[in-house]
Amino acid sequence: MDHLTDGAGEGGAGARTTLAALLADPRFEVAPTADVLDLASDLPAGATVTVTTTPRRGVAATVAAAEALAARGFAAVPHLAARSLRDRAELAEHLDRLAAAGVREVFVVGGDAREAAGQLPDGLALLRVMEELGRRPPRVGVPSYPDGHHRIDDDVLWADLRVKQFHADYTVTQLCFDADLVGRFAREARARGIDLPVIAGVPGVVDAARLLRLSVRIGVADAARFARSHRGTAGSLLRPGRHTPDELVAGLAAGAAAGADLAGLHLYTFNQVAPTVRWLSRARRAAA
Ligand SMILES: NC(=O)C1=CN([C@@H]2O[C@H](COP(=O)(O)OP(=O)(O)OC[C@H]3O[C@@H](n4cnc5c(N)ncnc54)[C@H](O)[C@@H]3O)[C@@H](O)[C@H]2O)C=CC1
Ligand SMILES: Nc1nc(=O)c2c([nH]1)NC[C@@H]1CN(c3ccc(C(=O)N[C@@H](CCC(=O)O)C(=O)O)cc3)CN21
Repeated sequence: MDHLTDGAGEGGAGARTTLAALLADPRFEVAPTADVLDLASDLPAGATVTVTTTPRRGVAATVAAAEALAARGFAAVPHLAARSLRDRAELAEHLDRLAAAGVREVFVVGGDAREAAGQLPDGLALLRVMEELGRRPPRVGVPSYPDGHHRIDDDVLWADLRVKQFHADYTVTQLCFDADLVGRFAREARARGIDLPVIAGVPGVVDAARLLRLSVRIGVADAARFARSHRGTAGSLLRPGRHTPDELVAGLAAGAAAGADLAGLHLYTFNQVAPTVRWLSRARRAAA
């Protein structure tokens, strides 16, 4: 599913068709905590499950979790963080283990480590080395930033994505609470000659206090505060209780029906898997 809008006209009916398509087969992101297999038992059989890398746990924990998820029949997608890897040999080892486990896709990020641990300074370096090693998995994703990045200039982000597109198969947008920004990003990517399918990254059903705390950690706190102050786009965000992505996803569907080229949905579950899966079932019924 590369284009959700095929056959969907503009306006309400198109947005509805697109909403159903968006909700049809989302990816689920989890962190590689000790209970990750228990959490995954709430996911649909065979779902695509992406596994984050944190500087604290390192890439090995992510690879081990991906192996275990693949053994349970999930389409596991480990995040490989360039700055958390020591050298090419360590990368080769991880890629061999993943291939042996039947993992066919990875998501390549620079990583949140302030300094590179070794020879790989950023995502592009990792992409190139995977190819030089002859160990590129069949499918590779990279992140992108509709709301900008708190430490990286927009010009650098766009220039990088332009080059990365020749090494990647799709991009997932960073956590962003404004559907219009995501739609605008998809249009601007096309205008800049970037043809990668754009998968919209949205938060799952997450306790609001937890969502704010994690937004601070990953550098999107300003966006989270902005969302709170603007009812309409993501008005439920950070009010006491739970954030649900209904408004955000409806906004994305409307944008896609009006021409923004979105290829699917990536749910940042922050390990709140069960409530996110329950929300998805409910949202699908409402959109059918
Ligand atoms: N969007 C997402 O889903 C995810 C994003 N991230 C984080 O987003 C950040 C960027 O990752 P990628 O997009 O893979 O970028 P990247 O590592 O490929 O870097 C993109 C460009 O920005 C430069 N750069 C990187 N960090 C910088 C810094 N602190 N200051 C100035 N320039 C810098 C790089 O040299 C490169 O030219 C990282 O912190 C990464 O961990 C991590 C996981 C998931
Ligand atoms: N800069 C950046 N780094 C990331 O790692 C990242 C992004 N952006 N954007 C989107 C997602 C969100 N990410 C996250 C962040 C935290 C948890 C999380 O659940 N953290 C747990 C602890 C996990 C652990 O113990 O390893 C927590 O309670 O903080 C999950 C995914 C990963 N991704």
